[in-house]
Amino acid sequence: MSVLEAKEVSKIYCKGKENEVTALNQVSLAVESGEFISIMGPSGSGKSTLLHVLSGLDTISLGTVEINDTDISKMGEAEMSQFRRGHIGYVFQNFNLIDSLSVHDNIALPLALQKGDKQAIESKIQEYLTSLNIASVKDKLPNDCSGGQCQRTAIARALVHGPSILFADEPTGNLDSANAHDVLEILQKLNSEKNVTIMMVTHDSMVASYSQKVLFLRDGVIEHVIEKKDKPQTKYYEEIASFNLKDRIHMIK
Ligand SMILES: Nc1ncnc2c1ncn2[C@@H]1O[C@H](COP(=O)(O)OP(=O)(O)OP(=O)(O)O)[C@@H](O)[C@H]1O
Repeated sequence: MSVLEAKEVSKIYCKGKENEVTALNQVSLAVESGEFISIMGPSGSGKSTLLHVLSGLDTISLGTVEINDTDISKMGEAEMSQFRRGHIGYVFQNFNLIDSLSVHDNIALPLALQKGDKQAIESKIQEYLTSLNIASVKDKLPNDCSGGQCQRTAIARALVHGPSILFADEPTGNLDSANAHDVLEILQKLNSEKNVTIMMVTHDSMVASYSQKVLFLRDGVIEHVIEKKDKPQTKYYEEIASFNLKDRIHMIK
């Protein structure tokens, strides 16, 4: 079952002006439930733009984007924010936590508007504090936590309301390698054990090797796809890194 379906999506910035840029050029893709997909490509290839338009953070110029069979491309701002609150989780490179709120209260934020049983809400928060291994820092402020703990808090906050898909824009970009590894293992576990559907932007082949499929963008077009299938992660990593390298060398010529 497709969670997301994009058909011939184009994004043109500054249309009609002399600085007009076609950031996405008729991109079509489908994301099935339970997939973990990475988006790679050179700087300016359209990775962030793709994540922004698929998640409804930005509008598209042409085409359609459907999430759970709902066309989000024609939605107005208010309808879109409501839809995003129910269906979409988003993790940013710089965590975007609220500094004055504890880890617990940051995770509780998306549930603040939900009516429902207080105890059920609290047990949902506890479930994420435990599964993302941040129960011991639940009362701490983000500034008193490590980068890895902050990103795990951001992931918990993005998932606690049960979205259909999690978007992650360079989620390990601000982390050292130990914390990055930790966060990637958590994303992999959420995907394999809880069937969380993930779409992640990265420029790092090692990071991409934690996903099941890599889409390579160039000049706003998907130019290549590599799938993990049953390859060992090291072999998959070599394949991603080697394509990435060839792609960069091609740019020098
Ligand atoms: N708000 C904007 N206004 C005008 N042009 C933009 C805007 N955002 C992005 N662009 C342009 O669209 C193209 C794609 O940008 P985008 O940021 O999506 O690429 P990217 O692959 O994420 O790059 P990077 O790896 O450097 O973050 C680039 O040419 C960029 O300059």
